[in-house]
Amino acid sequence: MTPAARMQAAIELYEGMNGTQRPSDRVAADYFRQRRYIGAKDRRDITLQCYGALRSHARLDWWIRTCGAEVTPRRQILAWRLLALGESLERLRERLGTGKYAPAAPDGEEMELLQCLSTHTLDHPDQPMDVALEMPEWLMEPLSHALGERLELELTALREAAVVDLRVNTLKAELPQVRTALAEEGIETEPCPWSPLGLRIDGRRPVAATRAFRDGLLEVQDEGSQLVALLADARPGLRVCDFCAGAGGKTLALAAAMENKGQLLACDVLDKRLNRSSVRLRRAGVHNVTRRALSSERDPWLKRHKQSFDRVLVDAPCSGSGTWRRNPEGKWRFSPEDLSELLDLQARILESAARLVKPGGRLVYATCSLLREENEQQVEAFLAKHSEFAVRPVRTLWTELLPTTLPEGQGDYLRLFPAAHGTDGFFAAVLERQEVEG
Ligand SMILES: C[S@@+](CC[C@H](N)C(=O)[O-])C[C@H]1O[C@@H](n2cnc3c(N)ncnc32)[C@H](O)[C@@H]1O
Repeated sequence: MTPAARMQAAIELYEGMNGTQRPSDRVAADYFRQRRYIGAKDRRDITLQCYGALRSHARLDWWIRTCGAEVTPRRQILAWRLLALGESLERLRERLGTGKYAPAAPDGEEMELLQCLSTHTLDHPDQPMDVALEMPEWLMEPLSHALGERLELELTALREAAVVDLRVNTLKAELPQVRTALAEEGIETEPCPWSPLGLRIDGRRPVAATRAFRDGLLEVQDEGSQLVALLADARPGLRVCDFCAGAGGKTLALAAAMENKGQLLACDVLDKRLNRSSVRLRRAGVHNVTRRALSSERDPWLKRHKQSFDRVLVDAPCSGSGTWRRNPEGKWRFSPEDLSELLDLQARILESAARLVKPGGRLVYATCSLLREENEQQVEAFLAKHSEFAVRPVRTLWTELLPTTLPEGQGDYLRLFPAAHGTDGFFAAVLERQEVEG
C-alpha cells in the first residue's frame, strides 16, 4: 500500500471505531479480516495511526476546536499526523487527493485547519489538566483521590501503550525453558520484576503464532493479574471458587498453582464467556476445573454450598480503569451512572461470594480499577458488616508466598500502578474467615 492508501484506511477504520460501542480492537480485527489483502506491515501502520489518535483524543479535539474547526475522525487522524508524528504540512498535503486510494483533497476550511495545526505540537500549556492527561473531566476527582500526588505520573503512563506480559504455565514447563523456546522463535523476553512466572516482551510480537503458545506452555497475562492469582494461594488439594471467572484468565493461573489437584470451580453469569475458557483450559492441560453458569450473584446454588470453599476469588466486574492503556476508548465510554451501578454490583457480589468461604478460608477481592470507591471502600464497607472476616495484609502474605521483593507502596492491600510498577492498575484484598472457637 502507498502511504496515502494507508492513511485512507486509517481514516476508515477510525471512523468505524468511533461509530460503535464495540471495543476498538474487535473493530480493527473485523476490518482486517474483511480485507485480507492488507499485509502485516500495512496493518501495523494503519493500527498505529488509529491507536495514536485514540490515545491523543482529548488533545487532538482541543487543538481542532482551538483552530476553530469541528471534530471528525478524518480530522483527528490528520491532526495526529501533524501534531504527534510531526509530519510537515507539505508532506501531508502531497498525500491528500492523489488518486483512487488516497484520502480526498481538503476543502478550503479544512486546509485552514491543517495550516493552523501545522505550527504546533500535541501538548500545550493552555490545555486543562484533564485534556493534557487524556481523562474525562468527571474522573479527575476520584482519580486524584486515589492517586494523590502521583496523579500526573500515573495518568501519563496510562496514556501510553502497555507492554505484553506472559505467564509460564507450570503445569507444562519452567520459565527458563519457555524463555529459550520463545527466543528460538525470534521472541526475546525478560523476566518480570515481581511475578516469578512472568516474562515480558518489548513491543508487540505474534506470540499466539508460536509453537510454545500452541503447546500451552504460556498464556498472555498482565503481571498484575498473575500476582492476584498467586496471592490467592490456591494450593494443591484445596476447594477453590473463581467466582467471576469470565473467559478463564485467572482460572488458568489458579489451576496451575493447584498443580491440577483439588477442585476448582469457575463461575460467571455469562455462559458464553465461561465457554470461551474451554479451549484455553485444554491447551494448558488443565483438568480440575468445573464450570458453572450462575443466574445472578444470588443463584440458589450458593446457598447449598455455603462455607464449603477454602479460597474464593472475586475478580469483580469494574471500571477497568487500570487497563486503559490497553483499551483507551474505555474511559470515554464510562459514565458516572456506570460507576454507580458497578459499585452496587460489586457490593452484592462480595456479600454473596463471602458466604461460600469456609472458616479459616480466604476471600480474595480484586479489581483492575484505580478507584478507591471500587477498591478500599468496597472492602472496608464489607468488613464493617462482617466482623467474622479479617484482613490478611498483603505485605506479610507476599513474603510467605512469593520469592520476589515486595513492590513499593504495599500495605494491607495489593495496589499496583502502571507508572510505579509497570503493570496494569490492580487492587486485591485477602480476607480470612475466622475459625469458630470452641
Ligand atoms: C474482571 S472480569 C473477570 C475476568 C477473569 N477473571 C479473567 O481473569 O480473565 C469480571 C467478570 O464478572 C462477571 N460478572 C458480572 N456480574 C456478575 C455476577 N453478578 N456474578 C458473577 N460474575 C459476574 C462478568 O461476566 C465478567 O466475566
